Amino acid sequence: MLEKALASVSEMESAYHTWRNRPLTTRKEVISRIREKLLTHAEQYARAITTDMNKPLAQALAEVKKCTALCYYYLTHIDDFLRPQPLQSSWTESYVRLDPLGVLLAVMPWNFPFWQVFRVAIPNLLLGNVLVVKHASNVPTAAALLEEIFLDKSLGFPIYKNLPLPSQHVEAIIAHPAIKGVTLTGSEPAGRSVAQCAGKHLKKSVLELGGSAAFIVCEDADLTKAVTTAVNARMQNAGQSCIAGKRILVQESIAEEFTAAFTEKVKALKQGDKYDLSTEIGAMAREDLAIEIEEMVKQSLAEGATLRCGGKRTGAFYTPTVLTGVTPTMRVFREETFGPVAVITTFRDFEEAIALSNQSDFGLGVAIFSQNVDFVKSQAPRFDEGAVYINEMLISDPHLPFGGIKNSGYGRELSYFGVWEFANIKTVVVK
Ligand SMILES: O=CCCCC(=O)O
Repeated sequence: MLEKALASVSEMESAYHTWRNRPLTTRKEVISRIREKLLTHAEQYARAITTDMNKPLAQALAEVKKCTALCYYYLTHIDDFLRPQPLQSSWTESYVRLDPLGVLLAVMPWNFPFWQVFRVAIPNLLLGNVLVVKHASNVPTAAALLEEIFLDKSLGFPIYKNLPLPSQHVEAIIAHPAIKGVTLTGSEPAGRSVAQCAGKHLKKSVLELGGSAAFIVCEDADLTKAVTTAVNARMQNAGQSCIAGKRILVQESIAEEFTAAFTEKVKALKQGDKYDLSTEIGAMAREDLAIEIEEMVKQSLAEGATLRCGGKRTGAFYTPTVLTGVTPTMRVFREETFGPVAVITTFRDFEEAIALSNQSDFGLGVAIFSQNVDFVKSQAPRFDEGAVYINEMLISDPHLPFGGIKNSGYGRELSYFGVWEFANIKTVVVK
């Protein structure tokens, strides 16, 4: 299995030398055809996601649609992003151009099996890099389909290879001389191991790891909007998202009103058949993940939290849960709750909200609801995060850089940053 994967990497090295020399117009045509496939076969691809990891079909369709939007974004911006940038210097002429690096390894997660791959693949393919992908083992159908989608018969060579490998072989792939960079979206331990290995072999790395984003609701917030958005921020994808609003911080004066309205909405979420388009929350991706969440909740209840709703598991289904009275010492506050569990903590004033928000080993982003936008903007530098969203939940958008600090990783995806991370930023000087 490993030998075959290493041979694929070598094959991709020769593909790279051809691909990088194709004009940008050709690379754009290929990406346009990939986008067309997404549009034509959206239902088939969404069903594969749903089958593999239990995401309700409506949300899987939205995921595929978001990939088409990403393709469109890069197709319309790549000429600008790759245009050489003149820089002032003492020489006759000097500029910076972006060239590709080579074959990249992408280690991808199961929670957004298409979206995570597309946001790495599209900017890098347009730049001229090619990819080998080690996808999560619980999304094999999606992983195989992705390879098919990226195979453009008119090229006569692949630009994307799926490597169905166990994690222990990742180091051998990183060590292959053709691999010039590695990107991982996944857990903190997986990130540490890949970063260590990439460092040992002097390969550039980008890491998108966990998050425990605060969702702050100030007493002057539009409460209806804050409640509706908080439900979505916490329960999307059955809570299995790095950017989910995992710690809801509510100002004391409105805490009961917020909690009552929030709990009502959480209880009303329709959980059930993943193929039913009206299902709002599905089972978790695997039963062991639901068991882990169940344990975290039990422990936090023993530590003094109060259960407002949910807290029941049947197989991989975990009922949407709300916990109040959560304090920073409790497990559900300290660790990433990767499941449909909302934890509510109160704060007295904005100073305390900042302190609580920053009291996390993660730093992916924070969402803050308040009508005093100027004040919140003035406080943005004080949040130790990769993103501050005001009156909106954390959401990835092709136009904007995405990534974290602290144990949430390093590097950025999307926007023009997604093109720069694995580019050879080449200085050209003429005298
Ligand atoms: O676990 C991280 C998922 C990011 C999801 C998104 O980009 O919306």
